[in-house]
Amino acid sequence: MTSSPVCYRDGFKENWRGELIEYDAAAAKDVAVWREAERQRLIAWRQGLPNDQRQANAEDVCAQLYDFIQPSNDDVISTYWPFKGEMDLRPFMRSAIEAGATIVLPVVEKRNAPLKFRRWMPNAQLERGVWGILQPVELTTFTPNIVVAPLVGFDNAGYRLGHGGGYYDRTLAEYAVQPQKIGVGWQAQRLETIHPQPHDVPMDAVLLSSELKKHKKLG
Ligand SMILES: Nc1nc2c(c(=O)[nH]1)N(C=O)[C@@H](CNc1ccc(C(=O)N[C@@H](CCC(=O)O)C(=O)O)cc1)CN2
Ligand SMILES: Nc1ncnc2c1ncn2[C@@H]1O[C@H](COP(=O)(O)OP(=O)(O)OP(=O)(O)O)[C@@H](O)[C@H]1O
Repeated sequence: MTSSPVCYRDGFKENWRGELIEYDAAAAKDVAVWREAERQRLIAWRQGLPNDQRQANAEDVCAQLYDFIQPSNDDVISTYWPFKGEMDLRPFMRSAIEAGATIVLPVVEKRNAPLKFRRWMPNAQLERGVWGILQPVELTTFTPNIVVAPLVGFDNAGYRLGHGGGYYDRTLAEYAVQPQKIGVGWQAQRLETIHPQPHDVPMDAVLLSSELKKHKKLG
């Protein structure tokens, strides 16, 4: 495996910043089991939302993203192509491009390796990658200065629960200069703690839609 944190001796491990911290391997195994159950629960909840509500919530978060980032020519912003009930950020992606920003999407070119980022434009040719997620065909890669990551869950310290591949953590751990990291999702995905592990890279901000915010049609 690449870029695996070094284990010096029992009870200690390097975190994503390269600092040596206390680590309990048995507790970490329990956390992994608990995370898997929480992922299933939270993804099922997200996928159970009515489509028009999910879309209204996504538009709300797109507007929050635009205000928060205020995209410009200098920005390379990683978003994502929606998968398993994630919010569709295309309204934000289009308006950010109109403001001069470059939009890129994460691509798994190699399993258990850092993500690569390829440019997206409204007319970009797309292909299906691993897990059937659409990705740009054009191979040129970019380094984002802003990463917008979809949340499966999150906690008050900004730690993120994702789909369980560890891809964002593995990618962010490689950057000497950290991009701005923004998680997006729903209030209902909040957890007391995700029991952060040495490899977990926290978000700088989390932008949320309240699941109570209904589409006009729903009243
Ligand atoms: N929209 C979107 N694109 C993304 C991500 C994402 O979270 N959302 N990723 C962010 O990481 C990467 C893909 N990561 C993924 C990680 C795990 C699974 C997944 O379904 N895993 C199976 C395990 C099976 C297997 O390993 O083949 C599962 O949990 O059932 C999917 C995507 C890159 N692109
Ligand atoms: N920097 C890293 N190097 C090696 N393995 C890593 C790294 N970061 C995470 N992993 C591994 O990836 C696995 C999944 O991690 P985690 O539960 O945090 O995934 P996630 O953040 O939910 O997934 P994703 O980022 O793909 O949405 C763990 O077994 C973890 O050890």
